Amino acid sequence: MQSALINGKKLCCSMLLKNCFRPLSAASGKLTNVEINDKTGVAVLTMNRLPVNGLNLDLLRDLLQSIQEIEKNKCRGLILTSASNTIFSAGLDITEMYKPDQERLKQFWNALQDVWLALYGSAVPTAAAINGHSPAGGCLLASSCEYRVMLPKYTIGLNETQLGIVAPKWFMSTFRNVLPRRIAEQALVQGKMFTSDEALKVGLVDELVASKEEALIKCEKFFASFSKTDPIARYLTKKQLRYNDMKELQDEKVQDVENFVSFVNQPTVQKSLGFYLESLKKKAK
Ligand SMILES: CC/C=C\C/C=C\C/C=C\C/C=C/C(=O)SCCNC(=O)CCNC(=O)[C@H](O)C(C)(C)COP(=O)(O)OP(=O)(O)OC[C@H]1O[C@@H](n2cnc3c(N)ncnc32)[C@H](O)[C@@H]1OP(=O)(O)O
Repeated sequence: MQSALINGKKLCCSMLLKNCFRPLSAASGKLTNVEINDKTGVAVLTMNRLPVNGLNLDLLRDLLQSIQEIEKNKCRGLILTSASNTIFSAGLDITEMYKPDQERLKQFWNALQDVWLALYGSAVPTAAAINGHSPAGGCLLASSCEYRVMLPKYTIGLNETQLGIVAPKWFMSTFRNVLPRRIAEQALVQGKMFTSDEALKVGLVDELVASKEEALIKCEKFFASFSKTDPIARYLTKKQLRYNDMKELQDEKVQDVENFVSFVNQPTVQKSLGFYLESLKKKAK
């Protein structure tokens, strides 16, 4: 009965996908794609830097532009997802941090700050359809949204300590906004990657579903739950709750870039990043 119901909705969704989605052309950069469902007003923002949606400067710039366009268009919701079938996002593109060009390194971190401020503070309701692995920066993006739906058998978490790096304060605040403090602290110090089941159990994600289509439907349902809520009151409430986290970064944006640059340039950190990149490449062979 339940699967018949789900199938019914699936059919509905694929019909919607065919008939109601129009691209938001101004927001569709090379590495992201935005489609708006004309019936519901919900925008699907898809990261499309395959194979792993590594967050490099270009993807971050496209993401920011897309989020801003979705806000400008007063969409009813923003669903963040991936064009890959197995990876939501591999997090920050480590090649941006390894033996970096110093000017680009600053721009890179600045772009990440801006994407986080735009997504975490978005006036439009946000949800992530996590259709693949979501380590570190990928987890940051998903956790910045208000609701998360994940597919089974993937992993999600802030694994920075396992890489020999320290997650910045605002990564940690984002995590703490979702998880109970003690669980967040344990996971952060361990650099724990949660399986989909574990993530559901601790509340890092809100629902598990079998397919991306179902994930999109669940995210739409989350937005529909605001149908009787005043949108301005909704946004002001969210803004108040997230105000301190955002203000902390806004006040320290320049210092935060400097901290990042100085941290990344440390020989020990460069060594860790080099080894890690090498291990990823060896794994791929
Ligand atoms: C005091 C503090 C002050 C300031 C703070 C300072 C610093 C802190 C800075 C930042 C915080 C860091 C945040 C991050 O996001 S770091 C990135 C973390 N990401 C990961 O650990 C994920 C690594 N990748 C994987 O685990 C797997 O690739 C993945 C599960 C995502 C996919 O596996 P799959 O088997 O499908 O693909 P692969 O064969 O592994 O990869 C394909 C291809 O892509 C390359 N790759 C993968 N991930 C990355 C990445 N994050 N960056 C760059 N490149 C990546 C991989 O090497 C393969 O490349 P190739 O061999 O050339 O095909």
